[in-house]
Amino acid sequence: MIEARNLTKRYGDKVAVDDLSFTIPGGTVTGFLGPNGAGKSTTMRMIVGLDRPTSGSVTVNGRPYRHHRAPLREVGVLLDAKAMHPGRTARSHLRALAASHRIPASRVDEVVEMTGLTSVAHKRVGGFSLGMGQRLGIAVALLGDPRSLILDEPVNGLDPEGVTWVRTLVRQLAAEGRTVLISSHLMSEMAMTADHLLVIGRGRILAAGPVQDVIDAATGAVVAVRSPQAEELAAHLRVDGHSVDLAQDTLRVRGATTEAVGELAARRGLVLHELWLHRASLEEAYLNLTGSAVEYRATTTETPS
Ligand SMILES: Nc1ncnc2c1ncn2[C@@H]1O[C@H](COP(=O)(O)OP(=O)(O)OP(=O)(O)O)[C@@H](O)[C@H]1O
Repeated sequence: MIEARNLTKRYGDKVAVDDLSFTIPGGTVTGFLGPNGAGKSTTMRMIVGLDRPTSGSVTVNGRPYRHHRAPLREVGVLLDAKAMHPGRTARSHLRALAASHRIPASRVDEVVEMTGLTSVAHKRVGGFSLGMGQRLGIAVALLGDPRSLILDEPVNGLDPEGVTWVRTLVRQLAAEGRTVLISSHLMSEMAMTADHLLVIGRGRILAAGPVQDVIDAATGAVVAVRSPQAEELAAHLRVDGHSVDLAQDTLRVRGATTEAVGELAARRGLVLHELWLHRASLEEAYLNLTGSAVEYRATTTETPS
């Protein structure tokens, strides 16, 4: 379990992380989302003691990271997959780390196999592709067989097979009762991987909770109806106080249930061809949540003709 209480980090005038309080429970994959510069990496760095909070605190399995006797066994971290000695081979990098943490060499072979690096383990890290580097970073995170894992954009640079592999791996680690905090900008992937979400913007929490709850709260339920009498149905729904958008024969009704819309149509003798609850995607919910918290936004310039 990871617990933050009023966690704050300032760099000069810049408040990178602003009074965050959250609990990341064991046995779940928690997706950590937010626009560029929102404070995700800074939060992760504070969790593992690489940055000191300006105020507030964060604990892993009940203690600050630096108070753990064998931190690698408590928390596995992937923060910057490039931060490795380029002249070393993957295996020697892992062996050196294992030796300095009294982890048996047999564990190196296990994580090499788990991460699909067997055929390149004897190669120099400097020649690794982005994807291989990510796999090695994940191997490092798994080395101590830790109870918690913190993975900053682990699928960055991975091919589709690699992305699926990370998803399966983190789901399995959570099923074993471990705590997994994982950041990504790939919303569709996060929707498939995470149980819970923690969404931040400008260092503050924008939403937290089970994935579907976060989506529903950010977008509101929308009932969609297709009817040859769409205009008439829209008029009745509006009289009942619903907000309705009409496009051709399809209505989108906010804040209603499928039952209420179907029953109203039946009372008025209106024909329905389709009636369904439209569930927004995580991407839609994310854009709604973070719309005003985006720090770095591109301005589209017109191409001169
Ligand atoms: N060492 C530092 N010195 C000064 N400012 C910093 C430092 N590290 C981070 N920041 C600032 O703190 C804010 C949060 O940065 P952080 O890297 O935590 O965001 P992030 O959510 O991880 O972004 P991204 O999605 O781009 O990785 C940014 O505005 C960043 O410029």
